[in-house]
Amino acid sequence: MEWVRGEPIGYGTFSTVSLATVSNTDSGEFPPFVAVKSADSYGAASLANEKSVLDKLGDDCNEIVRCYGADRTVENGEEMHNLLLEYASRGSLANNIKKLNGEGLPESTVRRHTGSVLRGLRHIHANGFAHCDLKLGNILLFGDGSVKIADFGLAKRTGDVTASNDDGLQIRGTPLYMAPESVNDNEYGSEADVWALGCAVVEMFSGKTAWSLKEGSNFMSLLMRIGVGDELPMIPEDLSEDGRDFLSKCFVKDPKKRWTAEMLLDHPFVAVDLDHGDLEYEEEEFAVQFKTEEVSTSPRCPFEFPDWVSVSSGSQTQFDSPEERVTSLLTDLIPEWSVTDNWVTVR
Ligand SMILES: Nc1ncnc2c1ncn2[C@@H]1O[C@H](COP(=O)(O)OP(=O)(O)OP(=O)(O)O)[C@@H](O)[C@H]1O
Repeated sequence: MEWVRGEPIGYGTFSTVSLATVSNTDSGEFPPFVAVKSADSYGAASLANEKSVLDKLGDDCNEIVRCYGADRTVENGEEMHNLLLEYASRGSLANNIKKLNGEGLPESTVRRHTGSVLRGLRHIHANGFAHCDLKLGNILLFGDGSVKIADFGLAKRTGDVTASNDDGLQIRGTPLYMAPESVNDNEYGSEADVWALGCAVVEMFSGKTAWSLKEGSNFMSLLMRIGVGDELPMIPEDLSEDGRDFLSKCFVKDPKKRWTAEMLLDHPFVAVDLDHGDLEYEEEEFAVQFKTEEVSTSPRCPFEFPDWVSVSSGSQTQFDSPEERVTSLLTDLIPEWSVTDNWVTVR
């Protein structure tokens, strides 16, 4: 594909995403615009993983963003690795919800988006992968109001072990969306994606994160709440009974008892046929046109908790309980937020 880079439209941990125009569209194989996700050598592995997973998932699921290929360019003397992706003209759901100033989306829109994400997840899981970073920033909104799952940089084969429990806490993705088994046992399987979907549904509907962050709370206290005890993420009271029941199936602490994406697709919250007239009305209400000059950035404030690819404490200690394990991570030392060979964090 021949393409020309245009304006940046988003920034991630390792990459910049730009709008690009495609010059060879005559064959009809490529659309006139694509999103080009670019990284230097530091982010190349994440891009390569994303391409490999997207290639294996194929093009036959409408709820997963399409990949048109990859290439390399030299820009300002630096080699850039590029991934050519289907362009979502209305950006991520995170950007769109932010513009609603603390309000959420109408429930019927949330139901429709949830059904789409579930179909995407079913396809990912049926092909033996877990996304591992599902969040509103990675659900993209298209001009026709449809949504697709994007950002497979952290996706992995479900059987693959990411780290043993003895390796300390490993964080993939966003702590606010982390499942209890990921906090307690470093488990990142398809079940963890379903937990994250529940967090995304709460945020779509309420405009607020599923875990309320109390004053003075910090990253470790959030992990304690997720991993230890019976507390669950917030289930909005003004959500319908079907919606609350749906969330109660996502927020099951034991991953073996949590519903799968396949099971959730039959839940009345998403299985009902929505009245098309209502949808058109809501789409008009919610037509926040994506503007390329409004470049999205990943969160930088501590309470928005940036994404980590992997944080390993390096501890070899065995713990008897999750509580003991998470408590052991508390420290008075000031962390050195720098990048070394083994630590890949920080924005
Ligand atoms: N295909 C696309 N079409 C339109 N906008 C996109 C597309 N892909 C990404 N973006 C925008 O760029 C942002 C960053 O992209 P993405 O999340 O894929 O990068 P990343 O480096 O993997 O980020 P993260 O820090 O979330 O891991 C997204 O939140 C979104 O706003």
